Amino acid sequence: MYEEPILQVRNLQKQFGTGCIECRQKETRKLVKNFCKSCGTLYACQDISFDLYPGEVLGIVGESGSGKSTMMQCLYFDSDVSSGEAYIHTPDLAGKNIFEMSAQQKRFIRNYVYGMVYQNPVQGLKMNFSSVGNIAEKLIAAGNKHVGQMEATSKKLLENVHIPLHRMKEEPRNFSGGMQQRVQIAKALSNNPPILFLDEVTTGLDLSVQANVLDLIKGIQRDLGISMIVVSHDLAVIRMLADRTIVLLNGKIIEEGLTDQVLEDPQHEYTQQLVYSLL
Ligand SMILES: Nc1ncnc2c1ncn2[C@@H]1O[C@H](COP(=O)(O)OP(=O)(O)OP(=O)(O)O)[C@@H](O)[C@H]1O
Repeated sequence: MYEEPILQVRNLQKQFGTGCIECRQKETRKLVKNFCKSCGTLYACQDISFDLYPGEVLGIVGESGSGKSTMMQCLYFDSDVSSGEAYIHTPDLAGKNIFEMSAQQKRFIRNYVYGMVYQNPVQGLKMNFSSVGNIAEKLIAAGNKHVGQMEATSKKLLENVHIPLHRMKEEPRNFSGGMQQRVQIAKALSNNPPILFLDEVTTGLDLSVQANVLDLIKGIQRDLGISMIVVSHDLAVIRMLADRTIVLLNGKIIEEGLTDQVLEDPQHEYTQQLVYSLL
């Protein structure tokens, strides 16, 4: 169905703490969930490996604390990995482990390859800039210089996410949660990223607003064919958006497969609990 993966992640590990003799060797480490009682080190992500294909939506689901956001933060370079590799298969970047790249190369990836929508719009937006200014900031980072063109692009993006243009000069701090998320989505799309990360983007929104934001994301995916990684604790979000799904528990992948398959016929006991608790 798909060609080569656009993103390959191999053995991503993120630990908080230095580890000790009891837990440094992964083959023999004894943890309570993902926590070493001897030294207090927490293994938030353990040996996470997956491929993301062009145009695919990959869902990452798991309970609070399972390591979803940490994994996303590592891939987006908000946080350093403890170990592991990831490869982006574009002509400029192929063959190089992105975690070992220089700060300048990582900036290039953030500006040209990645888009990010955070759960909390405060992380993704400058609340003291106008909405149009927020988008211009990203366009400038991606090398745009022409003010007229940037304004036209920003307007189009805001229109696409249904922000009334008479409000485009307003600071997002005045907007509702759903509107803030829509401005974040417009900003994240402004550099035409081949890869978009969405971290719990509907959590905390009213149900009707959630439905609007999910429809918007679904439409964007259908129209633009961007590869997406969607992190959520909510199976309804995953069911609606994701082609394939990975289930995380205590920082480890415990199940993965086509979303329908994972949700209709869960194999792992934890996934079964997750799915059946909704019925
Ligand atoms: N900076 C940090 N220092 C220490 N521990 C951390 C840090 N950031 C995250 N953790 C721990 O790592 C684990 C994974 O957290 P993470 O936020 O990735 O989980 P999550 O699945 O995204 O959950 P949630 O949806 O509640 O954010 C948690 O136990 C969390 O307490």
